[in-house]
Amino acid sequence: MSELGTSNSRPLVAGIDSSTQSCKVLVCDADDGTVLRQGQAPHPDGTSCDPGAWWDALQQAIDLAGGLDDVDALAVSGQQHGMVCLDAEGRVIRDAILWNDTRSARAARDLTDELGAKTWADATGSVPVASYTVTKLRWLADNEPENVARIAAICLPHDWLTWRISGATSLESLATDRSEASGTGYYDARAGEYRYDLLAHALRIDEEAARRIVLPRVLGPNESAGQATALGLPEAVVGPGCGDNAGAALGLGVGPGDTWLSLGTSGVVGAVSDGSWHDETGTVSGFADATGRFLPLQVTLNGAPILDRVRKLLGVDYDGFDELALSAPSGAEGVVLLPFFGGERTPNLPEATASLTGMTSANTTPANLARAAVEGMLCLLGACIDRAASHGQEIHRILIVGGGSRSRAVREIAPAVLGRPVDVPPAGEYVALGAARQAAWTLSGDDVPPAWVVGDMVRFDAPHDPTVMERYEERFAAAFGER
Ligand SMILES: Nc1ncnc2c1ncn2[C@@H]1O[C@H](COP(=O)(O)OP(=O)(O)O)[C@@H](O)[C@H]1O
Ligand SMILES: O=C(CO)[C@@H](O)[C@H](O)COP(=O)(O)O
Repeated sequence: MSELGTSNSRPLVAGIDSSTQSCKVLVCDADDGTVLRQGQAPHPDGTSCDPGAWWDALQQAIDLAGGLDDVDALAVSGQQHGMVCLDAEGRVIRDAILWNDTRSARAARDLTDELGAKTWADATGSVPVASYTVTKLRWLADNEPENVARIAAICLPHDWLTWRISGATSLESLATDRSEASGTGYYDARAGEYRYDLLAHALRIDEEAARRIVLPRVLGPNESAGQATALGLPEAVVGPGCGDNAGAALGLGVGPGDTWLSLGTSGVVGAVSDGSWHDETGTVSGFADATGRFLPLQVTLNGAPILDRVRKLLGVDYDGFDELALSAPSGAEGVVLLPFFGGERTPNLPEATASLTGMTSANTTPANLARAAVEGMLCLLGACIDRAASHGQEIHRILIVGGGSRSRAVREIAPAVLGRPVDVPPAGEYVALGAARQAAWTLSGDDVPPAWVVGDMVRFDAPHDPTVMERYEERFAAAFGER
């Protein structure tokens, strides 16, 4: 991928990443993925949100990207799992409850206890955790039954945005793709069908009533979801869209043996696989990807915001934070951050809180606190990488993407903590790029996505310091027990 300031006469496509913290829009050359223009606008903070805010941020991001009048196709990639419930007129019933909202932790436990972890893993690829839509629906049934009675359709953030963009009004026009459906907790990606029995169980209604609820039609990887009529682009084709992690995989063009680490609001350790995953321990989410394959993921509730929290406490900017972290010795002289500021999903500790441990009057310095934040975030993800390897996932190389990968300290410290080199692709918005690549694929109608090439990776390597992970695990076990 390269970036140019000029346009050309070749077809153009747009990729939209409607993610947790912001909406990003890229306009790209459909043939080779060259990024021509881009824009970004913030989303409101918090773990629930009026979907109208995503629409407003999309308009701002499109304006900042210089408009989309010249694009031939577009697609939306979005934060996964958020529960958007619509009434019979297509109105949003209540604020969407997002993936990072843990109010449904109890519902997740109940659903797992009621049917058993194996049943869920076999049926949907994953065992319920508070992030998944199915648990938010159970929470709704238990806390707002009056809203359950009003539900005519259930969709996810990207499905809703795609629907709005198309200008369609009938609920039957709602569309999604396998990657998103696989994160609901009521879709069997192996069979390619919704599990209305599980939806009914979560909502405490009978299966016949569940079948009357409209769920988005699951489109093929390059099947059109309509035209971008509501953006004033009645000729522009809209791709099916996908979940943000499937978007990142498509944007990066990852293949067998590649593991990628995404440091966004969430932390993600992901890979693509030809076969479906059904981990009944609940650690690996057995999602689908955006190309017809599968996407085993481990996702943490805590990602780059770990660094933000400590950086703001120290009163420094990104560069100042990196300098502090890199000036401290490996292991931060014994200071260890257990970074569960927002509870945690992997490991499944929704009620956990963060703690700084091992502080003495000698080692409590800004440099050690910054280093402990970087190391704590990397240890959380390093444990996921170790688990992926122990589940038999081949790891030939590790790529790092997402906002947190812009940190020099993260790039330089990662190999020491993880014990493996890490490859950093050119700075870019890979989720939005994946959506753009999908749009180009939809436009072409070809059997395979266009062969866009990601630019040269920069490899970071450093001597492994296993004591960092060992000490983190010791402190973790002391706080939460062995896992
Ligand atoms: N140079 C940097 N150093 C550390 N963190 C950064 C840097 N630049 C951005 N971030 C962090 O990256 C996060 C946003 O990443 P992004 O991948 O856009 O998230 P999301 O897709 O979840 O909205 C924010 O928490 C932001 O503070
Ligand atoms: O819950 C998941 C995936 O299971 C998250 O990955 C969300 O999809 C949001 O991710 P970011 O905003 O951090 O990219």
